Amino acid sequence: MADSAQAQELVYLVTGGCGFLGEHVVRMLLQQEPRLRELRIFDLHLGPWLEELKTGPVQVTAIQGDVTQAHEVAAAVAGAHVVIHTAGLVDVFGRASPETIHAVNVQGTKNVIEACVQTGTQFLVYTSSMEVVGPNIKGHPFYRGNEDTPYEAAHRHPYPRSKALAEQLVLEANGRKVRGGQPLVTCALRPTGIYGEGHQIMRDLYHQGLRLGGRLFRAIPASVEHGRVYVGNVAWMHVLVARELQERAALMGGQVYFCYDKSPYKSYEDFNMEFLGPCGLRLVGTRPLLPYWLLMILAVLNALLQWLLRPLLLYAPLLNPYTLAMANTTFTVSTDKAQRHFGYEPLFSWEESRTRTVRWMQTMDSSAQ
Ligand SMILES: NC(=O)C1=CN([C@@H]2O[C@H](COP(=O)(O)OP(=O)(O)OC[C@H]3O[C@@H](n4cnc5c(N)ncnc54)[C@H](O)[C@@H]3O)[C@@H](O)[C@H]2O)C=CC1
Ligand SMILES: C[C@H](CCCC(C)(C)O)[C@H]1CC[C@H]2[C@@H]3[C@H](O)CC4=CC(=O)CC[C@]4(C)[C@H]3CC[C@]12C
Repeated sequence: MADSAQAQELVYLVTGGCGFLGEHVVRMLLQQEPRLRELRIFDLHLGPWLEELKTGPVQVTAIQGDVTQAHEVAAAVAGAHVVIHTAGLVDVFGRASPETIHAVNVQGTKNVIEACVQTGTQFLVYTSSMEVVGPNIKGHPFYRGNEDTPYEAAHRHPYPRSKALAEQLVLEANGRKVRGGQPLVTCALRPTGIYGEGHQIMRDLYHQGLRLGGRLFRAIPASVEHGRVYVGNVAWMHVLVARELQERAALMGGQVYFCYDKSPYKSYEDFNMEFLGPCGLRLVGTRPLLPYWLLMILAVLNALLQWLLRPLLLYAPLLNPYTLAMANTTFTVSTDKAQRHFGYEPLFSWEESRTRTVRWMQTMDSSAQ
């Protein structure tokens, strides 16, 4: 909890503070930001766990609201020193319409920027995504790339398109004068695929494995590498950026940083097995059981079924042409930009990140029985 020796003067707002990443950011701020006076948590859906935070030394204010509603955002932002904007619609499965994804991710971000300008909030940290860069649907590998690596980013899918547009808005807003005359200082963080306690896809894969008799079947070649990042380290980087942005505005303002740590590069499926394995699941096959062309046909069939069934029900399986292309394309990041600019080092080692994630999965396992 906050160190009472330092003056508690700052007001932070975390949008999407009840999501997978948002909850970790909120808890990390309470542990690592001794200057916090008030922490505002803004989300469409507030979690019951917020109640336990309200008894600590920092004032925790839960605000149920919608980022697409400019007046709700402005009311939440007014008086905040720093905004960490993690709220977003993460959907690569066709659950939401492209219009809704755009409204939440792009218009929502516009509303956050305008609220900062109108109310005089000077520091804005935006949770972007690696998807702003790639993988692209042509399957070009991004191998150990950094923030300056050239890559053909062609966004056809609504989610990466919306994240790219929103990131651009945030970066362009750097330097705008906010109420009172100070310049707005903005920065965007691009996590790769996040894992850790609360990860919904990991939960779904675990249940899928249980239904299949403790097995999952390899679909993607083990040679296709993904860089993943532990949620605690992503949260830590947000907290550090928010703090250092206030000290190093000239260097960090308008910059993007990949969110990285020392998690090993592995295929999507092999990486997941680091957690699913200790929970008793097995990945069958050293090579994909089905050829890629057959998987693509199944993915296209899923997309067709989704479209046909839409008037009746929501059919949104993990496999569709876009997720198959993602899973089947190497995307690994290797950079030290955050280390150079603001001294970032992962707070959790790979071993600790794995242990924490496995422990969370095992708790879920015993509570399901
Ligand atoms: N999960 C991942 O692997 C990655 C996520 N990201 C980004 O990180 C951010 C957080 O993602 P997750 O925690 O994974 O997603 P999540 O879905 O768990 O959290 C998003 C939160 O935003 C809230 N939200 C959604 N629409 C809203 C609205 N209209 N108004 C207010 N709140 C709203 C949701 O209720 C939820 O609590 C997103 O911006 C996402 O694009 C970036 C890279 C990887
Ligand atoms: C669900 C995909 C794996 C499907 C395996 C298959 C085809 C055998 O069924 C996931 C593969 C890659 C994931 C994405 C990636 O980690 C990057 C992301 C960044 C974000 O900003 C949001 C999440 C995601 C799009 C992530 C989503 C799941 C995958 C597509």
